[in-house]
Amino acid sequence: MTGLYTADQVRAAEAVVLARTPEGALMQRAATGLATVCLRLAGRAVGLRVTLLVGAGNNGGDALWAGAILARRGAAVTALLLDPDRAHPAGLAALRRAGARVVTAPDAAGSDRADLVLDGITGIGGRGGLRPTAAAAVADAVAGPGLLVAVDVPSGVDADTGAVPGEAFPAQHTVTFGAVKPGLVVGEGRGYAGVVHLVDLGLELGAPSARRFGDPDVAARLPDPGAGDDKYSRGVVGVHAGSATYPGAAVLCTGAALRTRPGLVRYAGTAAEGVRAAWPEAIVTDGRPADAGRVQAWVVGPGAGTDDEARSVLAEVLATELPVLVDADALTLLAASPELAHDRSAPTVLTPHDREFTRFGWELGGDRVGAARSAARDLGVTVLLKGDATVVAGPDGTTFVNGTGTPWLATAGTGDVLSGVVGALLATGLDATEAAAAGAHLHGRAGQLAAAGGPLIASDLLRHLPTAVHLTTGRGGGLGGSGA
Ligand SMILES: NC(=O)C1=CN([C@@H]2O[C@H](COP(=O)(O)OP(=O)(O)OC[C@H]3O[C@@H](n4cnc5c(N)ncnc54)[C@H](OP(=O)(O)O)[C@@H]3O)[C@@H](O)[C@H]2O)[C@@H](O)CC1
Ligand SMILES: [K+]
Repeated sequence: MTGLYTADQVRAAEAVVLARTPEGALMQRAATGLATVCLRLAGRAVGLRVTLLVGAGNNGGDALWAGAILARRGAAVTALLLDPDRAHPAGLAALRRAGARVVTAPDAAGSDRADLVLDGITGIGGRGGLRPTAAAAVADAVAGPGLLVAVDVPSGVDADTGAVPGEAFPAQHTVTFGAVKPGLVVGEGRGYAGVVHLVDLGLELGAPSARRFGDPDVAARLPDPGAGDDKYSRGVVGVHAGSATYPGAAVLCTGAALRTRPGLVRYAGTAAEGVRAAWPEAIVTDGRPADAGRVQAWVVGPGAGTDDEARSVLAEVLATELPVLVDADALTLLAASPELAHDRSAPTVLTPHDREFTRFGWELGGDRVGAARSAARDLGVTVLLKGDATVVAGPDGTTFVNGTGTPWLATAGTGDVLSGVVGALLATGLDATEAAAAGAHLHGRAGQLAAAGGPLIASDLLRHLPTAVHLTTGRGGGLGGSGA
């Protein structure tokens, strides 16, 4: 599990260490870690051409100290001071002692021939987009040949939210200190951070602001069946999806639920014929949910339409005392009648994409974590906000940011698969917010596996789900993560 910590949380933890360590020691730890990652990425020090973009704060200090280490190892380092009178004094002195060049004119920065560019413009103290001089220096770096490495946070990215309000440094790697900040892994910021490397500063951090599951965390929530298990103890999930004319969503959703290995999947709806043909393992009725038999959780909505019948089915399942996942067409219906989700005794999980989310009247700006959290609180539900990094927020504020997936998942039918996966996990009795986060993780892993063979279609995810489950539970070998 990776904890995600806001700038304030990191500052508070840093203050404790700063008070009991010699002056500059914490920055030395950060800079040493930064230089170590740079050397690993570059593969050599001697003759390495390094440009430092140095701002006025401690982020610039980190870059200067790391530049000094690289220069002492034989790198040709040039530091561009963007605010020369305010550059970190001790870091600047160390850099000069190591024999590096220090310049103040942007065209002398050497970005056009650098092997490595370090962005030390702003870290957790940055506000808003890059100012014009910094933005011009970044544009030169982007146009040049060097590997782009951000110090702590890509400048111009909001460390807490991932919002990018203006120009920002598009890093290929980010070396972050003490803790991973949410802005590196969610929203637009995720696209600017590249691969995230965490340098441990020995901070004592409390409860994180948000969490990211790793494979072992999901494994712990997916126990293998034991000798005493039967299909009911392993969870029975009900699916209401699709239609006679469009059975696809029903087939995908039911298949995904089956592949997430609950005890049983029951289907109720007008796509019964298609589901029966595709999945003989499912128990199928063309009636209403009440005709389906006993289940432990419902998935309702994918491809099910928005007519009066669909609305009445939604009201029926929300009136039960079972966990319910509301997706797609059912989200459109619920947005028009949110009172249907009020006062439920069992958990409700909504899985909107951006347009479905805003249909509820919830605002969606650059802060996707904040938006999902306030929506979850507003309606007393778990919200799984789909995206490049899916965010899951529970009604109590518990928040997860997903770390698996591939852009290839942005294709028709993948949402129906996600609903089936999460529904199956809900039926096992897992906490609803954890079920949503674990489902997003598995769905993303299946997507990564499917995309390894080229562009994917939603059905490919069904084939790869068992492997994703096995990878996650450690029974199928490892799958490389990306960075932290
Ligand atoms: N505490 C420690 O010992 C340790 C701290 N550590 C490091 O310190 C970093 C935090 O340092 P920090 O607090 O000094 O803030 P920082 O991120 O450098 O930015 C503030 C400066 O940027 C400027 N500025 C703001 N917005 C801007 C913009 N859009 N475009 C351009 N400039 C902008 C702002 O200018 P001003 O608004 O004052 O004019 C101010 O001068 C942290 O991320 C980590 O790297 C590690 O070494 C571990 C030990
Ligand atoms: K930076």
